Amino acid sequence: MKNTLTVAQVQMQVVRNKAENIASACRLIRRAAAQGAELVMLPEMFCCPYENSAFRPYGETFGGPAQQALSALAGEKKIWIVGGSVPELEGERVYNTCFVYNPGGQQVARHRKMHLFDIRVEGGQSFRESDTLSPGNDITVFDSPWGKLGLCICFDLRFEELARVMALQGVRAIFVPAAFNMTTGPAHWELLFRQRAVDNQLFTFGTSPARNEQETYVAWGHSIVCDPWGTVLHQCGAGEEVAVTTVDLTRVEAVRQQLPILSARREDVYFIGQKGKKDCAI
Ligand SMILES: NC(=O)CC(=O)C(=O)O
Repeated sequence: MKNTLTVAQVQMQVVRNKAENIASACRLIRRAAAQGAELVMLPEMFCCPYENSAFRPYGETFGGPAQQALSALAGEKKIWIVGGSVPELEGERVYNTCFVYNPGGQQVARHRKMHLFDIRVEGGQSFRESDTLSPGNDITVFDSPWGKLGLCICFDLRFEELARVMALQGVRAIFVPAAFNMTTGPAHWELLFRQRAVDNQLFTFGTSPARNEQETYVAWGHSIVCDPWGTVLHQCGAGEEVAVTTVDLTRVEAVRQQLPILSARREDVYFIGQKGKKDCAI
């Protein structure tokens, strides 16, 4: 198993033209590959404005143009691509979906956002993904030369159970294409990436679109990498950037050994209901 991983996070500017977004993503992925990235990661909704009215018209069925472009580029550059997310059309439904490609250009994972982003913060951000999107129902963990890796999308990161299940399945890093906003970004973005990293003693990678003040939904930016100790190894600003970070994955096993919280959990007492009569495991 490989222990050193160089990741490039493409914090790209998303515009209103889908083909232009795909072209920008490909240009920036090429730049990342030239800088030595072994795995390149795109943001949530990298080829579509983050807007309910846009999800269906910008959507694509399985094997659509955004997916074809990423698969071809992964094969050409012999890199892994965590393809941000696209609106995926299936029948009447639209999903917020991340596809992962290996250096052979094969799709090796697909995560459909499980927790839809429905919030209404007084004096701040409101959004209702459930007006147009359907939730996925699967936890996504995939094999790689660096061991098992986990995948979730933006709002999914707020659900600690999901990250914990992935950690218990053996993942060493969780990749999160995301687009926090000007209300929740300053309050929770760094906190959540550090928190999930510390709780589960693994690496977290969050990749956002660049901020565009002209859009209806303004992304926070600040793409981030945290290590299993909760240290922020890199955090971008708000503008367009390709951030390349090399991580030592043996930190996962080292931190778990030195501060053994995962193995010290008391599963015998963590449940709701009467002792000895489990109604609901947590
Ligand atoms: N956009 C999201 O899915 C989540 C988000 O912005 C937040 O949790 O805050």
